[in-house]
Amino acid sequence: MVEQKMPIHVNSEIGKLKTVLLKRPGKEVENLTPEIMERLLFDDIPHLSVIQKEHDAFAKALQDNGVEVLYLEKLAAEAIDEGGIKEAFLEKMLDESNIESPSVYERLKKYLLDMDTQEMVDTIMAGVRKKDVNIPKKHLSDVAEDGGDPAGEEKSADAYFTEDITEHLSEVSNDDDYPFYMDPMPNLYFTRDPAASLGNGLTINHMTFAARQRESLFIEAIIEHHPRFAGQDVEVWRDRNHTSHIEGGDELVLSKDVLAVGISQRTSAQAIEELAIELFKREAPFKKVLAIKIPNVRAMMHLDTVFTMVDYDKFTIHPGIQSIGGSIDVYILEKGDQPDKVKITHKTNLQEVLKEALGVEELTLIPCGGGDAIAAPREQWNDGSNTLAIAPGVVVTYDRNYVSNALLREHGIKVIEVESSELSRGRGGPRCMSMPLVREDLK
Ligand SMILES: NC(=O)NCCC[C@H](N)C(=O)O
Repeated sequence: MVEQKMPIHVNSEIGKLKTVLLKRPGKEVENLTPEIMERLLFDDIPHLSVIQKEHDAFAKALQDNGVEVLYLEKLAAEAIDEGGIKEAFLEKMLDESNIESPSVYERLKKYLLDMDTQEMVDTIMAGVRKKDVNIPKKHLSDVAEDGGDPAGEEKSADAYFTEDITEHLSEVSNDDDYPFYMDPMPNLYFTRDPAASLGNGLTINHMTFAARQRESLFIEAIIEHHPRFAGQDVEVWRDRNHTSHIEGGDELVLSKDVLAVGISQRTSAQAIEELAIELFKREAPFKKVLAIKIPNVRAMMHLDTVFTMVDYDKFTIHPGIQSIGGSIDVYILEKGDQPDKVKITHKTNLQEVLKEALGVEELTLIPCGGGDAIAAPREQWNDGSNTLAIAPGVVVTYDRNYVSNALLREHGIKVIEVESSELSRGRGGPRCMSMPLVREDLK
């Protein structure tokens, strides 16, 4: 088989993993408070030094198995420097950071531009605290963005444009004011979601919640400006300038011909149809897209939280996605007879659809937590179904999901466990924490 030189080359979920993109959790996961963590899609606040230790061990487990590990934060800074786009990138980031006041915008821009590029990237990721930037109050929106008039007295707009306004605010300011000009991005270590490698290209995703939408700006900059990717014929199948939502946790490359995409809390049926039309129109190698409908709930936000491929003919599955009779709605999308149309076939037997799509006689669905009434939902909550295959029949999983891990081993899968006390608090597992860039083709 000819060795692939493409910077992105992913024709399966299980081919030997050669290169992967990670993000080491940084200050952003500590910039969470109980008030904001739910909006920022966390269920608890990780202990920074421990989550970093766990993440480093995850990276090492991959390296020990021959995987080249790249870091998003490093590639982003390199891309910004190589492309000479520091100011343009920052403006895009600020434009999407919900900053209403022109003076806050300008001061933030100066504050961040004065940093060297890596520090700027790390600071944007971590979030910018109001206390770290000195911004004189000139506009009504400056006042409003600092929490309005905390004294609660009604004043005309003119009253704010006085010279002693800063002094007045500092007199009445209190610790309840919203602490950030730019929100932290604690979900960045889930590199799987803002983009997804499909074949020799990728989708750069418009994500569902505001908490994550800026994340794909980093990957966009990398693809456009990092010498490893720019000018290397990387296909952008879908960019981030769409209104419909799609996230990488829903995008699975079952084979060089077949994709599976979850219709989920994060990925809409419309986005999947748009992607399928684009792939077929551009003669991408994929012939079929299986749209698999999963429940619209937080615990199962993406298809890969309930369903991952572990071998040629084996998948993990969370029994909670099947109806009582075991059925699941699957829609098979194929090229239609007009360029803007797809042919859609509805099926309900996932196992049969997968057998046909993969051309295998037998197919095993390994239930998370063994399907037990307690172990299954508990281990699914901590990503027991979210395995990262690094070769056919070899997966990385969280150590805490011992019931699922034992069952995988019983099915002949080699399981490499990583510690997960803090990593799991963000509600994602090894697949969520990794964006494969290159996998060997399957024989
Ligand atoms: N593919 C995945 O399931 N990623 C996990 C994302 C967890 C993150 N806290 C989120 O809610 O988006």
